[in-house]
Amino acid sequence: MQVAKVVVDVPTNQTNHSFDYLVPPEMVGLIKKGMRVSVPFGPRKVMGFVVNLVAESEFDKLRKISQVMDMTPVLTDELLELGKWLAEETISLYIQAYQAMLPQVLKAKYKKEIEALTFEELPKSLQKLFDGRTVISFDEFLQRNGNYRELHKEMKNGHVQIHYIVQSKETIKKVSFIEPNKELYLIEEAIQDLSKNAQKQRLVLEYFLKNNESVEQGDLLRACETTTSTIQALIKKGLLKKIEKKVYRNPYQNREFKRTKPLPLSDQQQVAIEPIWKAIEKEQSEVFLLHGVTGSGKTEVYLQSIEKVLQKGQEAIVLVPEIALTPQMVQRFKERFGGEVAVLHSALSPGEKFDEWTKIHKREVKVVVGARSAIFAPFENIGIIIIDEEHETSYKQEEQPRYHAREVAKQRGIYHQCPVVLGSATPLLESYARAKKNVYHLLEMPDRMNNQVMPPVEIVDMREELHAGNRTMFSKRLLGAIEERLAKKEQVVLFLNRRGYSTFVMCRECGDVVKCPHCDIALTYHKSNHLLKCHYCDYQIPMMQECENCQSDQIRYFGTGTQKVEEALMQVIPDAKIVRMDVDTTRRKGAHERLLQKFQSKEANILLGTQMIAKGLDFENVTLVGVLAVDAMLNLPDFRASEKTFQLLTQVSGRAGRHQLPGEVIIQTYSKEHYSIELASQYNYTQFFLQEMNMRKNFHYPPYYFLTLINVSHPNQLKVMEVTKMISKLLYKHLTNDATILGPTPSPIIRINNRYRYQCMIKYKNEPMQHEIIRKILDYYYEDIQKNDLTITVDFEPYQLM
Ligand SMILES: Nc1ncnc2c1ncn2[C@@H]1O[C@H](COP(=O)(O)OP(=O)(O)OP(=O)(O)O)[C@@H](O)[C@H]1O
Ligand SMILES: [Zn+2]
Ligand SMILES: [Zn+2]
Repeated sequence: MQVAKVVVDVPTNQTNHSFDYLVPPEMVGLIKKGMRVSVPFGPRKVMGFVVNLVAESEFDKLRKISQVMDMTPVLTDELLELGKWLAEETISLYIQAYQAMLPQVLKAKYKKEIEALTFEELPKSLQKLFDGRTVISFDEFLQRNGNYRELHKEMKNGHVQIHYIVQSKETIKKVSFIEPNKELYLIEEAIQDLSKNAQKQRLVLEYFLKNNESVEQGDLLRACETTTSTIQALIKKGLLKKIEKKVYRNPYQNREFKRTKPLPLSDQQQVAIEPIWKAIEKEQSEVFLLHGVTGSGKTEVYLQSIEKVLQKGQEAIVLVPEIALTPQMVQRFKERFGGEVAVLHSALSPGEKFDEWTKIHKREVKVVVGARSAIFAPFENIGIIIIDEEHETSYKQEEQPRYHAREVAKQRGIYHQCPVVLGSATPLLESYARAKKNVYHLLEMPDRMNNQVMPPVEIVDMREELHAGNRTMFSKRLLGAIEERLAKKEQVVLFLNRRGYSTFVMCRECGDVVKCPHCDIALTYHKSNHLLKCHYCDYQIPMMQECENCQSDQIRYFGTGTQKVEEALMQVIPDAKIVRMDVDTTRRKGAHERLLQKFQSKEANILLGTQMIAKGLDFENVTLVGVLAVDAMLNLPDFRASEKTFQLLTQVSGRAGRHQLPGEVIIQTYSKEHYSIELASQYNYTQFFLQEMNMRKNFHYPPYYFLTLINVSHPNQLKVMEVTKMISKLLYKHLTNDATILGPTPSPIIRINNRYRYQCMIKYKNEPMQHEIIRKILDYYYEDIQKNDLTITVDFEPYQLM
């Protein structure tokens, strides 16, 4: 007897364990651990993952596996274990963890079909629906307004049967190829025999005399300038044949990649890469933090580390933030490693993603470059994992399972005994602190390539502009600088921060922002009751009429969109040829690449955009970078606001003067004195680190303390408040005295989609029982969650505090 332990696609707490199924004799040997199967579950059929195969079961009446859905396992033994770990760490369901590791198309699609077991005895209306067929889909039954009661009755009578079918959504792309069906001399003879009018047929046959191999039908039609009917005629005569071939969708087709060779490393690159090479050779699981300023040549260090790994016959995973996964970035990897590279990012269609994943699964590639989920690439012999821009928050998944790719990378690094390299010009404070404590191996690259200087940064005080009577969003200094560059036929990058919400209130006269005295977080303005609230603790005060600092009445919200900036810019600079990049202009497929191309080819002279343009771009002709409104980010209700501002300013500034032409950066702000702006303008990460660490220590934030954020939402506000209060109480009672529980407090965005949102936050140093306590709390609310539309989300080490 063979028994399969199966985790089923029924995402509930009660089903969050494996179920035993009998492997029918004909499937023994075919079914392997890590494959998807279809199994009966109650009256239905569902998809499931085989997580183990054993010889017997403690249950006696086992149901049989209905179908095998894969030819080879989609999850390796390592990934099965990893999924288990992932689910437990993030308090998610096993099925959620496994599905998060696979491309979307491998999720099951469920179909219901109705089979008629008799015709004669069916009522007329059903007969009409079946219309002579024995099987129709349930969808069709619904669409054509079938009578449900009648169907039910016939089911009971045993006249019809319902089938549940589990399908994969995967699709294989097929393309028609044409090739000769006869020896070439016979084709030659056939040409002689063709009638005079059959010019096109002659052309096609002659094509095969010249190129005796199969050719894609489309290409053939183009080459011979003919239509399918010509080919059909030749196929009919038995001269040609058509075959269907499975092909990969290629999102990068029609692009030739010139191969590049490794560059001779600079001294600082050499020093940085040696320890990584050593860890690769010795197969050591070690975490490196590569701290290198923008333009220091981190990417070349990645490339040459990967090369070492490939020489050993091993594989490499490279994570790049979604936003930086630009054609430019992909190109650098494809140029170096050619066909060995698969690319995984969200702009690909589900089919394209599946094809890229298949190349990895079949070991047709050795390097994957991708966004967060590429960390689960099903390689079995990983030699290095690289996370570029490791401080980026997009590495954290913001839905279940709420994992951080860095933690998954470390886990896989231990399994494969290979180095993990975290790279950044502005490492996350937590990472740098770990490196300082020798938990990570710190590698520093403080200089730009070829000793180019960092572009000088000038800070423009927008309060002074206001005093001087300039009420527009462009300072005189910035406007003058733009005009100057355009006159010299150079290019400008303008950055507008839009990630902020316009919920903080600032005095335009003196730049003062009201903060919570307990949390050092900007207070959030609540329009409905004119209150300013702290969303970490419970502090609140009424909205003031005038600035407490300078008594001015110029106190207002903050926030402008890119489109408004574009319009304003066109008015003041008629010469401007602007490329605007934001979520609106890049939604369409390929838009991203097209817009950048327009800027690259100098068809446009100003690139205006949001976060999207802050990373990874490398344009020779850009000599000026302008930052329009940095304050929105600085005043987010987030304890990382200063850090994020520092990171962003450093990244944006890094876009200027990367090549021959010297660059310059202008930052407009109302908070000139803020340390993160001042230190970013001096490129002083070390000082920023020290100062920010001090703040974190005083206010009990990471890396001195860990955070857990619990979010509750429900359509009824009273209900949300009551539940959140109860959760806080339970936490207070069961956690140690060293833990602090903040809240309950309304979330910064208190209502989304007619659901009220409240939260509480745990600050702690060491709470070994935390997971278990929270699990119990979730169990306690299980009924409410299942039946009463209550949602409770738990986020360990949260990055999104909205
Ligand atoms: N060893 C080298 N010899 C010559 N040129 C190099 C070398 N290493 C890197 N470069 C070039 O220097 C420039 C900056 O390098 P790269 O883009 O790798 O820096 P980076 O640290 O990744 O920058 P960022 O963090 O801004 O993305 C690139 O144009 C790159 O081709
Ligand atoms: Zn003021
Ligand atoms: Zn507070």
